[in-house]
Amino acid sequence: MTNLLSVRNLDAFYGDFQALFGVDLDVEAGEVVALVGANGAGKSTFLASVTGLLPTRPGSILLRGANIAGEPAFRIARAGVAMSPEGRRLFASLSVEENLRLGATGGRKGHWSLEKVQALFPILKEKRRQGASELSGGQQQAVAIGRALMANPDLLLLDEVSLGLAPVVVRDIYESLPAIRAAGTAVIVVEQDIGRATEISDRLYCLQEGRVNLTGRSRQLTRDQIGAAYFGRARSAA
Ligand SMILES: Nc1ncnc2c1ncn2[C@@H]1O[C@H](COP(=O)(O)OP(=O)(O)OP(=O)(O)O)[C@@H](O)[C@H]1O
Repeated sequence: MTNLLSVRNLDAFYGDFQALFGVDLDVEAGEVVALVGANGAGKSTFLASVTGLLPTRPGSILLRGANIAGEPAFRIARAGVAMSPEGRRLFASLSVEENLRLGATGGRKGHWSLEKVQALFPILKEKRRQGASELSGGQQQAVAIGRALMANPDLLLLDEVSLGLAPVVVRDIYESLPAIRAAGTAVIVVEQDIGRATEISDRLYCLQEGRVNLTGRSRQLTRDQIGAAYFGRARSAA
């Protein structure tokens, strides 16, 4: 079976500086994959490569077997990849509902509609007419995820959902994941919190200085294994 996403031997550069070295990563349809690693390990660079914000070598990123590496970001979005970016990046002067509707401008058909997103995060219906900037951090995060879902992606990328949020709020946000994957949307979650990352994901990849140094089924990896990989004392996983 063809994977939804196959990343093969991905290198990424900022000018002369190489940030990713030969990264291999797979995501199957409906799967939740966690990407962890210390600050500067290359997680955001990986997401920028997949979404087309950073140029990459053709053939290094395949979506349903078709090359998307080197394609412009809007084409990759139309092919079915959407991101909830670090820092949420909402349109502060627009209402919650307007922010959500903007996510649907690519015109992809699928499970997600305004009603379905509001059912997933009921607060977004309650606050639909409020300005996005008036919402709490957790509510803004829900808008950012909802906006990405409105694009009806096959693959949703979540960058640092927990940034600046209380643990209980983060838990509420991640409680949406089973419904998202049940709708057939696969998710890559970039997460600093190792415990949470293993709890919410099927499989996990750890990056260190631009290289994958640990991968495996989340439930089979021990905290020690992940901790060692995270801090650069990698041991091989089963
Ligand atoms: N625009 C840029 N120009 C030059 N170097 C960059 C740029 N963005 C990131 N880097 C470098 O690339 C490497 C990977 O950074 P990246 O932001 O992908 O890491 P990260 O794992 O997402 O870290 P964080 O958790 O801090 O967001 C780092 O060494 C970083 O300094």
